[in-house]
Amino acid sequence: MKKEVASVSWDDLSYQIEPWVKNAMITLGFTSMTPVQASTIPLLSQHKDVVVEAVTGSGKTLAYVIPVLEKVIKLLKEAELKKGQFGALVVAPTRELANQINTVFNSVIELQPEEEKRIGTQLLVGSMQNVREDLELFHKTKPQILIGTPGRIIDFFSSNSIKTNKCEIMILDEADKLLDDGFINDTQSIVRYLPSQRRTGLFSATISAVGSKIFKAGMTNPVKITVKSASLAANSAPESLNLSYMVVDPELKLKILYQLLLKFRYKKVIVYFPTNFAVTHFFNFFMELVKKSNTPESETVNIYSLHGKLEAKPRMKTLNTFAEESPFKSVLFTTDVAARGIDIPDVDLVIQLDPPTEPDVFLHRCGRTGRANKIGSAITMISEGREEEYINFLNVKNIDLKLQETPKLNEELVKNFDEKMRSWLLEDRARYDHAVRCYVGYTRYYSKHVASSIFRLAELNYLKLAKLHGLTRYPKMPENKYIKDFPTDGWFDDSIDFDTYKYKDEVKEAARLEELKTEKRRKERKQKALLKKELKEKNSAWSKKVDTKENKLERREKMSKRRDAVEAELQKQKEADGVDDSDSDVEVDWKDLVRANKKQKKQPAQTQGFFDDL
Ligand SMILES: Nc1ncnc2c1ncn2[C@@H]1O[C@H](COP(=O)(O)OP(=O)(O)OP(=O)(O)O)[C@@H](O)[C@H]1O
Repeated sequence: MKKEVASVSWDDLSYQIEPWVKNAMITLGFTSMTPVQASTIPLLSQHKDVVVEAVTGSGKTLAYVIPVLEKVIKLLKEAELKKGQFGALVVAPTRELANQINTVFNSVIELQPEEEKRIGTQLLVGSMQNVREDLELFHKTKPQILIGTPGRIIDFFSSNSIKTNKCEIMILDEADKLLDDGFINDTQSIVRYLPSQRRTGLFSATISAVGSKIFKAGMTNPVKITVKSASLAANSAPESLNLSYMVVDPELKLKILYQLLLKFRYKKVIVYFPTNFAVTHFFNFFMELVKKSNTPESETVNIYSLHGKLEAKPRMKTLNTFAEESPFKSVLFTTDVAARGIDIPDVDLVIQLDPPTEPDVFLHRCGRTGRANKIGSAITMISEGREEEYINFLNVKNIDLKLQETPKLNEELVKNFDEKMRSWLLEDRARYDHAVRCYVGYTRYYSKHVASSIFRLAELNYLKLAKLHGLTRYPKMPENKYIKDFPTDGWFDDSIDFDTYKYKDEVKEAARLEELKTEKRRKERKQKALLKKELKEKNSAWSKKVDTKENKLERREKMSKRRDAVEAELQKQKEADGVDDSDSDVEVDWKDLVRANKKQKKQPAQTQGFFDDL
C-alpha cells in the first residue's frame, strides 16, 4: 500500500542533472524526486558540503548517488584518471549497507549509454576477499567509485599503489555512526588520506546529536538539510510508519512473539534481539518449534538469522534470500547489525523484543519498514514496571508510540511452546550452556542502556529472565546481588538432573563424564578429609582429657612423696628434740612449712628454705 506525498519533478530543479542519469531514474521508476533529493542534489553537485538529516526510507541514498555520479562524469570528461587514482569514496558502517549502496550505484550505471566513458565501482569490505585481491581487482578494473567499510578502506589506502589525490567527493552514510566513539578514529584516518579540496556529504536519519563532531569529517562551511515527517505527532519518523508498543510480562516475550509470527498478517518481518547469542539461540529453537509444530500456520513461516559474528558471505546471502519474493511469511531474526540503512521494500513489520541501548537506534530499527511512503508497523515490547517510562522518554524526543493491547496467549500454544523448549534444551546440554551465555549477555546489554535511569540492573526481574531462557539455576555473576532470597547455590528449579544431562557431541560428553568422575572423587576426598579431621579432633580431645588425669595423679604422687619426706624429717627432729608425736600437730606443722616454702619461692633473695632440696 502506498501513501501519496508531494514530490518534485526532475525537470523542476534549478540545476539540470546529467540527462542520461535523469533518464535512468525514470527508467528505474523514480519519476519524481523525494524532498530530500530535491534539496540535496543541487547543493552537493555544485560545490557545497552538506549535512543531511532526513527520516528513514526518504531516499537519502539517491540524494548522494546522483551527485557522486555527476562528479565522476565531469572528472572523466576533463581527463583520464591515472593509474591508482579514483574519483569518489562512499563509507558505510556495515558490510550489508556498503553492498546495498554498491547495488544502487550499479542499477544506475547499467543504464549508462554505450557512447559514454564507462563508470565502475568497487566494494571494499572485510572477509569477502583479502586486501591483496582488492588491490589486484582495482588495478585491473580501474573503478572510479569506491564503496566500503572503514577498516578495509584504511587497509586498501595504505598501499602505495593507491593514489587518493583525485578523490573529488567523500560521502559518509549513517554519518552519526561513523563519527561515534567506535568509528571516529578510523573515519579520521580515512579523511587524512583524502585531498582537502573535495566535497563531503554526511547523511543519516539521526544526525543532530553529532553536533560539532561533523567537523571531524573535514568539512568546510557545510549546509544543513533537514527533512522531517509531515506528521506533527512524530516528526522524527516517517508518516507511513505506525509506531506502537506492548507492555508484556518479560517471561512471556518469546511466546507472544511466536503467537504474533503465526497469527499476524505480514509479508516480511524483522525481529530485533539484543545480542548475537540471543539471535543464534532463539533462531535455532524457533526453527525446531516451527518444524515440529506441524500446524497450517507454522508451515507458512520461513525464518532466517543474521548477526555480526557470521561470515560476510553467508550474511549477504541470508539478506538476499530474505529480500527475495516469497509465497511464505519471511522472518529475519537479527541484531543492530541490520538496524541502519537496510532497504528491503517488502518489510511491513518490525518487532523489537527490547528497546535498543541507544535511543537513535530505535528510529533506525523501526525505519526498516514504512519506507518510501509504504505503510509499515513497528511494535516494541516493553517489560512491565519501570521500563514503561521509556514511552515518555521517546515522547520528549518527538517519537510517539501508541499502546497496543497485549495479545492473550493461546493455552495450547503455550503448552506446545513449553514442552518443545524443554525437550529441545534437554536434547543437548550445549544448548543449556548457550542459554546461560544468552542470559549473561542480556544483563551486559541491559547495563549499556543510555537511559540508565529507566533500565536499571537492580530492577530487572532475574527470575523471569532466567525462565525465559529456560534456565533452572542462576549463573554466577555479580548481578546476583540484586536477587532477593537468592537460593542455595543458585538453584531455583531442581527438575533437571545435571549428572545425567548429556552433550550430543561425543567428545564433549566424554570430557563431561571424566570431569564428573574427577569431581565425584574430589568430593569424596573432601568428605573423607573432613571426617578424618572431625575424628582427629574428637580423639585429641579425649587424649587431652586422659593426659590431664595422668598429670593430676602424678602431681598427687609427688605431693604425697614430699609430704612423707617432710613428715619423716619432722619426726627425726622431734625424736632428736625428745618431743612426743601426734598426727594433728604434724599436719599443722606440715601445712605451715608448705606455706612458708611458697612464700620463700616468691621472695628468691631470701635465705634458702627447707624444701629447696626436694
Ligand atoms: N525518487 C524516488 N521515488 C520513489 N522511490 C524512491 C525514490 N528515491 C528512493 N526511493 C526508494 O525509497 C526507498 C528508501 O530509500 P533509501 O534507502 O535511500 O532511504 P534512506 O533515506 O537512505 O533510509 P535510511 O535512513 O533507512 O537509510 C528505496 O527503496 C528507494 O528505492
